[in-house]
Amino acid sequence: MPTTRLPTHWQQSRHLPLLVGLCTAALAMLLAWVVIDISHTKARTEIVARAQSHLLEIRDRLDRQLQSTLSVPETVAAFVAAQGHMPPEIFASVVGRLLESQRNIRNLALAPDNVITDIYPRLGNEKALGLRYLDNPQQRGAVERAIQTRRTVVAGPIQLVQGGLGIVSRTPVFLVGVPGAAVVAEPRYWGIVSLAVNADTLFADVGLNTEQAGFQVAARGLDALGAQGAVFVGRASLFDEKPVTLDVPLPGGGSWILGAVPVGGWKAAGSAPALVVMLSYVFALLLGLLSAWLVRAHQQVLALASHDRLTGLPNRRLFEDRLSQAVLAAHRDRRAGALLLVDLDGFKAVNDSMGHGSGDQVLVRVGQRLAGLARANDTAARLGGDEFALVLNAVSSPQAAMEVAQRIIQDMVAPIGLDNGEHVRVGVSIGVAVFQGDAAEALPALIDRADQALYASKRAGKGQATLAAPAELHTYATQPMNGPTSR
Ligand SMILES: Nc1nc2c(ncn2[C@@H]2O[C@H](COP(=O)(O)OP(=O)(O)OP(=O)(O)O)[C@@H](O)[C@H]2O)c(=O)[nH]1
Repeated sequence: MPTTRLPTHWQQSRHLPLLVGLCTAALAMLLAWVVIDISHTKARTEIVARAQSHLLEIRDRLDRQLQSTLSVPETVAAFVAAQGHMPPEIFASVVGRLLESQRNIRNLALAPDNVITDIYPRLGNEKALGLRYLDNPQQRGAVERAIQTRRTVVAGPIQLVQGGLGIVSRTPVFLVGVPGAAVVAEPRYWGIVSLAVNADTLFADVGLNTEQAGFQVAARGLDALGAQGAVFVGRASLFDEKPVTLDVPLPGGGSWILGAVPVGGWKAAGSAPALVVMLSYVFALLLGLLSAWLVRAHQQVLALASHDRLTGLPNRRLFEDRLSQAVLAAHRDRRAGALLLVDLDGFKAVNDSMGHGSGDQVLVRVGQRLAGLARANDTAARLGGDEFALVLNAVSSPQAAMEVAQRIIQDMVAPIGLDNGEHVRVGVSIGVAVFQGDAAEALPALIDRADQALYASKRAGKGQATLAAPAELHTYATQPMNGPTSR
């Protein structure tokens, strides 16, 4: 009996290598896709974090710039609030001194009762003199908000009357009463101290209008309207490209929104190079091909272990396995099967006279004829040398098995054509042993019975079949047996 398990039908299936190859390639592709996706997500998270810190840096610089700039109108407003007015010569000298270290401030104006009466520097800003804020629809809102909240309000950037883009602040001045007076009166609104900052230089100073650190930046929220306000720095379309955003709260309420996207867009950012993606998928395909090839090679090794190399028929190992299965099936279904041992007559002479190669051709041809006589459930095998076997899975009677043996003998006598154009005739002797479903006979005993019958055929003059004596404790049925037979 075989010591190792024989390959199952499924293990020998021709579709198995294809299936294994496809599954391996699909799994490898899935794995490659997951790895690429994880690394892409990780890279994207890192880029988002870098964009956030880039925007935080800009906001910090912007905050510091605005605070330092807004300290100038606050100082002037405090002076006016305390003194009740600011004479032109004092205005010019104080503001001149304050603006020395403020390169981004374009001008500072005094607007008692919301009308500009004085501005520093005068040169280049004359056009602003006499401007009535409440009559100017662009500037009215911020002024009213400043009066209402009594706090500095930042607005813009706006197109300044005197030309250029400016961020403006409106600081309301309320007179707190006459210094030294015994009764503190209700603060009285005096007017506005107005500041215009050069937006372009301020944005350049804080790095808002340039591509930096691999990011494009834009800002929206004209007039401190946050997400509702128009874009005033950078590309307006940047806010449609899922930017990383940051709120910039402004003095007096409202905010600007900063947005950043990677230069080249999100799609390119953090994506694995196309070559890496392509190579991963090619590698997955190669892995699939390799696994298919390995399974096929394994199948071939298994086939070699169970099949005869010369004829391709099952070898003795597989024959014994099939025979034991046939015996079990007969036992289970309570029917009969038969073992036919077939041995060539005078084969040695073929070898001797025509050569070993011709002998091989004869063996191949005999194997083909025997396999041609076997039904789907039967097994034709080469046991070694010039000995073959046929396992009949189901026979209706011993006579039916003998009829099959006679047919083999008739088939085999037909001349066999060789490659060299010659023809040769060989005969066969056969030993037939029938196994019954209700017999308890071990496999070696069954084979031995068939062998004895074969030997009897040889002794009786060859070219014939002999039916073996029935197995011990066995009586052949006189009636055709039950079960699925067709012979
Ligand atoms: N060409 C070839 N010959 C083989 C092979 N295996 C065994 N043989 C030969 O087959 C012959 C079998 O011997 P026998 O069965 O005694 O020869 P035989 O002439 O058929 O004798 P009988 O069975 O009594 O008729 C031997 O000569 C072996 O050398 C093989 O694979 N190829």
